[in-house]
Amino acid sequence: MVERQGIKALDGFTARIRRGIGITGLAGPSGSGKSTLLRLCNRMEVPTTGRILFRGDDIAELDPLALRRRVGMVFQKPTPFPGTVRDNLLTASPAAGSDDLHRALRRASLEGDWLGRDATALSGGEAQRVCMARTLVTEPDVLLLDEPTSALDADAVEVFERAVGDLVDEGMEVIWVSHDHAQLLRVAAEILRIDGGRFAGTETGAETAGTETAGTDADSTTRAGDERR
Ligand SMILES: Nc1ncnc2c1ncn2[C@@H]1O[C@H](COP(=O)(O)OP(=O)(O)OP(=O)(O)O)[C@@H](O)[C@H]1O
Repeated sequence: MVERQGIKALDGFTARIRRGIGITGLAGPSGSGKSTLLRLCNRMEVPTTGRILFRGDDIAELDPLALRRRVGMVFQKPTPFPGTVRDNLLTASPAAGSDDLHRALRRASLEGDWLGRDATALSGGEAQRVCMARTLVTEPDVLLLDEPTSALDADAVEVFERAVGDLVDEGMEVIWVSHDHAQLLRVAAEILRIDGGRFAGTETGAETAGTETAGTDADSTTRAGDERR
């Protein structure tokens, strides 16, 4: 459970994010707790009661900074830091070498010559991919996407979805919050629904997503549990 100022944002929510299926969508009405759930997954927020398990470990016992390198997040509003794209990536991973920087850019569908660009003078779609590269440079195993394309035009959405699809092909696990149900049906192998802070069911998403590895649900990637004493 997550309770803020007496209001329960999540209550009695238990769900398993299946490992190996690629993209798990998270859907629900505004205020239902989707962002709260994502923030719990990389310990930007801690549950009032209950536990989040990441590959069997209670994340409350993991070092938050180390966890956030393994579980990266991209937000709705891209927030590049002042400076160049290189500066942005090095802020996330100061020890990154040239190969690491270029790999992060490539995985975010950006060219290597972007490193010298002013990160504050970009279109929304470009800024979002720079933020994605900044997250990817820490080489996370899991990506949390909180409505990353809601402010982008159709072309930029397509580029972003394709980039995430390529990451999934490389083995990335993704939890993707979106208000656009058609998008979730397009990209996600499975969609978890949340309503009023409670788990409200599972829906099958894209038929082709994750078919190679679907069924390996013995591995719980993340479990948002409410274990009241
Ligand atoms: N910082 C905060 N302090 C107090 N209450 C908050 C805070 N952030 C969110 N809430 C409340 O927690 C509940 C869940 O919010 P959350 O942002 O997780 O929902 P959401 O499903 O992501 O909504 P949206 O789709 O509108 O982004 C809501 O009732 C919201 O008003």
